[in-house]
Amino acid sequence: MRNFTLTLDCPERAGIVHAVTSFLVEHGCDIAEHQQFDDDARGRLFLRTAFSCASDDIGVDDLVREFDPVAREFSMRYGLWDERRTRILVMVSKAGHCLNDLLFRWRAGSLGGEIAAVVSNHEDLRPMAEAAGLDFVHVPNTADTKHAAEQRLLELVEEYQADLVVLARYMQVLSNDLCAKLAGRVINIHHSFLPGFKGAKPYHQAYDRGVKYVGATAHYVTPDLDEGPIIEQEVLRVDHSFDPRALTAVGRDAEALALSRAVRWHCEHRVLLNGNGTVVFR
Ligand SMILES: Nc1nc2c(c(=O)[nH]1)N[C@@H](CN(C=O)c1ccc(C(=O)N[C@@H](CCC(=O)O)C(=O)O)cc1)CN2
Repeated sequence: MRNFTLTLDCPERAGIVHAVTSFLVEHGCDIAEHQQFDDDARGRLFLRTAFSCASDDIGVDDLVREFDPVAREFSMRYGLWDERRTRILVMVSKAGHCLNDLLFRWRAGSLGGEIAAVVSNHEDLRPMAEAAGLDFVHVPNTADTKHAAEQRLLELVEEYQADLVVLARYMQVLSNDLCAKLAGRVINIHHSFLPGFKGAKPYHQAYDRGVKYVGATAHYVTPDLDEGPIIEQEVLRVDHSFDPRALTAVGRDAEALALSRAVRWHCEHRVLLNGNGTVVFR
């Protein structure tokens, strides 16, 4: 028996779910989990189905070949995955709290994917990565070396066969070209509750504004800084007694939680793009 996941979105019309479930029955498959969302405002249906096939001989390529005619008939965008776990390249700078949380969940088997290596523009987090038995690759990234650094990153994505790049407080802005080459495959944790307080120092902005909650936002990376489709957000209560240092300390918890959830949901194929937003079948 093999396990697969199908996600799709298409223009709303009658017969979509019937077509999908009939296809699965005809191929000896059994549905384990099914979720769908009708976005009436945009006239699109979003669907995720996890299913098993009794036969070990059926693979993703076979299912794609067989499902393509159905997808064309309904103008579907779809994805099909087998049990192979998503391979992750984690990028960091100096702050280690998000990496630490990802490493713990990976070792505990609750991250939903495999961390393949850690890449950084600083040496600070090499001990944490190597203590977890992972390769640590130092790629300096300054204004003069940005292009070379990004070329090296693309090589590392190939070298480690990474499906996903996670910016776990990686403090360099990715170029438009790199964002295009890795579109939909880069998740960033922004250390504020977007759309508030963009940029590199949101906690000082939060302090100056006198907020009562601080938060974090995990989103797909696009060329527009901090504007990508949001996957998950977390907020925590604060008050007037929290200075920027204290706000930063509380924020670390929100960042680690929001990022780890977003990474797990992406790895479990629970996140579908919907315009500049997402549908998340948690
Ligand atoms: N194309 C994108 N790249 C990145 C994004 C993004 O949304 N789109 N998010 C950032 C992370 N980030 C906020 O979440 C962020 C990181 C860095 C900066 C910034 O201004 N960096 C300065 C250098 C700062 C330093 O060296 O410490 C810069 O790049 O000139 C703003 C926001 C990750 N990349």
